[in-house]
Amino acid sequence: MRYDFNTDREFDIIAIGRACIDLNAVEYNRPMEETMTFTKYVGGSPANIAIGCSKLGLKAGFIGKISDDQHGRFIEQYMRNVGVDTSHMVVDQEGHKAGLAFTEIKSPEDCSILMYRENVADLYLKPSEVDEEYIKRSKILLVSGTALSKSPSREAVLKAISLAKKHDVKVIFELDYRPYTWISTDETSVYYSLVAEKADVVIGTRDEYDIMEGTKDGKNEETVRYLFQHSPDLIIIKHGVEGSYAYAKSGETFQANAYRTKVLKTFGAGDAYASAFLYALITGKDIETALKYGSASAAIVVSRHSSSDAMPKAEEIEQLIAERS
Ligand SMILES: Nc1ncnc2c1ncn2[C@@H]1O[C@H](COP(=O)(O)OP(=O)(O)O)[C@@H](O)[C@H]1O
Ligand SMILES: O=C(O)C[C@@H](O)[C@H](O)C(=O)COP(=O)(O)O
Repeated sequence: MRYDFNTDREFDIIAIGRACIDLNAVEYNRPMEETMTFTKYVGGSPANIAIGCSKLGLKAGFIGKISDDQHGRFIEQYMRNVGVDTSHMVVDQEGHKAGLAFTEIKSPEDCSILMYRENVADLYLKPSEVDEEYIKRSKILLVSGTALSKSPSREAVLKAISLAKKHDVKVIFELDYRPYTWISTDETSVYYSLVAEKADVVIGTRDEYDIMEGTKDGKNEETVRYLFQHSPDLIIIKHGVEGSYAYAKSGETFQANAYRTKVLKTFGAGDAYASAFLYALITGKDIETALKYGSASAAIVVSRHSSSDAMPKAEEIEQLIAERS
């Protein structure tokens, strides 16, 4: 089964949300207290997804606010150099800073992220900085859940979603739950439900759907039953190394296993998965194949040091799928 997009659009995907900095431990397999050096990469889930899509050959754009300093300029230049259209990245004029994510790699199974996200520029994106003419040029608007965590970014994203729906741009909602940006899980649940009900495709981990539904140990069947009463017609539920499922409103269900690999760190999997899954859908592959693309891309990225720079080319994904089939 294939998923249809508007074919007459210049952009394949425009992502909205944060573009930040990742500082990944160079000396890994130890606690951060003992880590003295870090490598700088562009980070932030929607930026990673835009970068991943661009490296796969899609035409990607980005809407977001970056700091007016060295970090903001690094982010814009890196994204532009990998082919992402940065013409709608707004430079903050109010002294807000780039978000920083220090990653701790204690072992391949035990990774965590220490985030510095006080007054970060990305959450100050205003509705007036979201351009209708830009959004209507895309097949997809990719929305990151974290961008809903505070005003005015929340309203900017809600405006972008309304514009996307007005112009038949598919809204893909990546739940991207980061607890520290929210006041409470009740607040998250309200905004996640609101946006998931309006989206065309929802992508998240089982745990993230549980936050949305205000439940624990939720069942995929119940999530799907709830969301199919609303706008979504495709729902992706990821279960980490246990693999992932796609549920289509037509009633079909698809499943993919994770690809075993030599894991360096666990983060980056979700963003790699989303970019390759969307790449496959946009290039006309069926949903089952798209799940394999997502899983293969994730396996490649967890074996590498970064989440953005590590995003693979299509040939690398195809080679891994071919080797394992
Ligand atoms: N350790 C791993 N080895 C190989 N693939 C993995 C690993 N962890 C996750 N993946 C792949 O990445 C996908 C997304 O991972 P998941 O952990 O669910 O997302 P997130 O990074 O958003 O929390 C999984 O469905 C799986 O295919
Ligand atoms: O999303 C962030 O702000 C941090 C990311 O850049 C970081 O690399 C990461 O956590 C990605 O992990 P994922 O959500 O598992 O793909």
